[in-house]
Amino acid sequence: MENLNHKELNDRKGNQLFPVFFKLEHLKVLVVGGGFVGLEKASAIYKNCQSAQVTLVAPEIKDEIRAIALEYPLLKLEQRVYHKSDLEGKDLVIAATSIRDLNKQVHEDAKNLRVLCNIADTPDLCDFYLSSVVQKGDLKIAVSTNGKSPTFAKRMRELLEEVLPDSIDKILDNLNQIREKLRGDFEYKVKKLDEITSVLKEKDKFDQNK
Ligand SMILES: C[C@@]1(CC(=O)O)c2cc3[nH]c(cc4nc(cc5[nH]c(cc(n2)[C@H]1CCC(=O)O)[C@@](C)(CC(=O)O)[C@@H]5CCC(=O)O)C(CC(=O)O)=C4CCC(=O)O)c(CCC(=O)O)c3CC(=O)O
Ligand SMILES: NC(=O)C1=CN([C@@H]2O[C@H](COP(=O)(O)OP(=O)(O)OC[C@H]3O[C@@H](n4cnc5c(N)ncnc54)[C@H](O)[C@@H]3O)[C@@H](O)[C@H]2O)C=CC1
Repeated sequence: MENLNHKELNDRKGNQLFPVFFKLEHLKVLVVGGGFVGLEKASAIYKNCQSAQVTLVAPEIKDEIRAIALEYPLLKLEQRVYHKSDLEGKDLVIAATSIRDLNKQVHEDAKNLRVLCNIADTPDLCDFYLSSVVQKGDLKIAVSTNGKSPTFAKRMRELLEEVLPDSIDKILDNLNQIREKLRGDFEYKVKKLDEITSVLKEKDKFDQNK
């Protein structure tokens, strides 16, 4: 099989990203860079998971990042330059410095140690992208544009946040209770839950407030 890069793959086969939801409390994350983008990524992490274990390394660290670390002590700040040993024992790394060659170096070090990496200024070097996250109670929807337009992802998040009713979380609670109580084999449970939720196919009835 030919070794295609991500762009060639997308051009030939369409969007090839595989979405997953990480449990960051199980993983160790390194962020390199403490400027605007370091702040954006650290905020995104702590908005989603307050027990994420993150080390952020940078000679200059924005005050807003220090404020997050005060609120979430699992965010460890190291005010100094990056060294490849920072990657030891890490599962994920986000390189968000303003120095392209340094970000590239982080990518190379991460590949050697098999740490999954996000290189903020170079989509081609990313093993994963961050997404725009829509949240309504326990419902989480991650939006990506395949790197084409992060601004579109942000607008889509805002739109979905507005149109999805808050009552969705109640629906999830009710379905969870039913799911816990259902007795029978897997096939029976799938059939029952498909029946109960078939109303969700009619989008007008979706909003209980209507
Ligand atoms: C590939 C990716 C890699 C990654 O970072 O994971 C990436 C890459 C780049 N972003 C750039 C720019 C901007 N990024 C944002 C915002 C967000 N960027 C996010 C994700 C991603 N950005 C991944 C793809 C996601 C997808 O598939 O759609 C979001 C969704 C999630 C998050 O960061 O937490 C978050 C919105 C969160 C929200 O509000 O919901 C804004 C808008 C703003 O800040 O208001 C701008 C300026 C306007 C613009 O360019 O659109 C640049 C150029 C830098 C330069 O020009 O120097 C690159 C590099 C390049 O493209 O070469
Ligand atoms: N993926 C995304 O969502 C976006 C990516 N970008 C890209 O991200 C990059 C960073 O942008 P900003 O955060 O605005 O820059 P910035 O100038 O605000 O911050 C740069 C940070 O890198 C740190 N740094 C410098 N040398 C370092 C070293 N040796 N070790 C560790 N840290 C070091 C600095 O101390 C500072 O904290 C830019 O190259 C830009 O192209 C920009 C916008 C969005």
